[in-house]
Amino acid sequence: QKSKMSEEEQLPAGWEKRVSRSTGQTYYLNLLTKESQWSIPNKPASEHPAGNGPEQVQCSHLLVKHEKSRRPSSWREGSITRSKSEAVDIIKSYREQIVAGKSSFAELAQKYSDCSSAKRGGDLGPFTRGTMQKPFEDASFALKIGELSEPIHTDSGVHIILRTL
Ligand SMILES: O=C(O)CN(Cc1ccccc1)C(=O)c1nc(-c2ccccc2)[nH]c1C(=O)O
Repeated sequence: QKSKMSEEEQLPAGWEKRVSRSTGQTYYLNLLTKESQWSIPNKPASEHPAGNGPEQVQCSHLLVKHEKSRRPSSWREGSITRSKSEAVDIIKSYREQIVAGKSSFAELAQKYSDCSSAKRGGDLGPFTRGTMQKPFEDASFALKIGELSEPIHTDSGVHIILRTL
């Protein structure tokens, strides 16, 4: 029987231990997915097969396009002329605002992402390997749930990626 502390320390990302106000019973709440359960969540073996990582992830992203983007146009701007370095500065400022808790990821993605997913707060839904551009895929599968990437470059432009599941 592991000590309570060690079990608590090993909660998977996003999970918190709570006490039910009505029954005083301990339960577990995942702040990201809003799931709750009585039993202590442990890492499902399938999530971490020996070193292969998850089969599928769910991510949101914020895309800032630039003059060298494969399609330098978006719902926001008919013709995107900013330079790649300007795009990096812009996306870094968004990342800082999110990390500082000044804005939510979804709020900034909805307002500023040059991807059509902006309408869904940047949510791309679940995806497997082999469906996204390689740099985007590699960055997404390297993130832990709840983690926000550094700026990632693809042919589409510069992205920050939030892994949500
Ligand atoms: O790269 C291109 O030639 C054009 N694209 C690809 C595209 C265009 C429309 C919808 C989805 C993907 C984009 O520039 C693009 N890439 C993305 C993208 C890239 C990585 C992950 C998710 C979306 N979104 C967009 C978009 O306009 O909305």
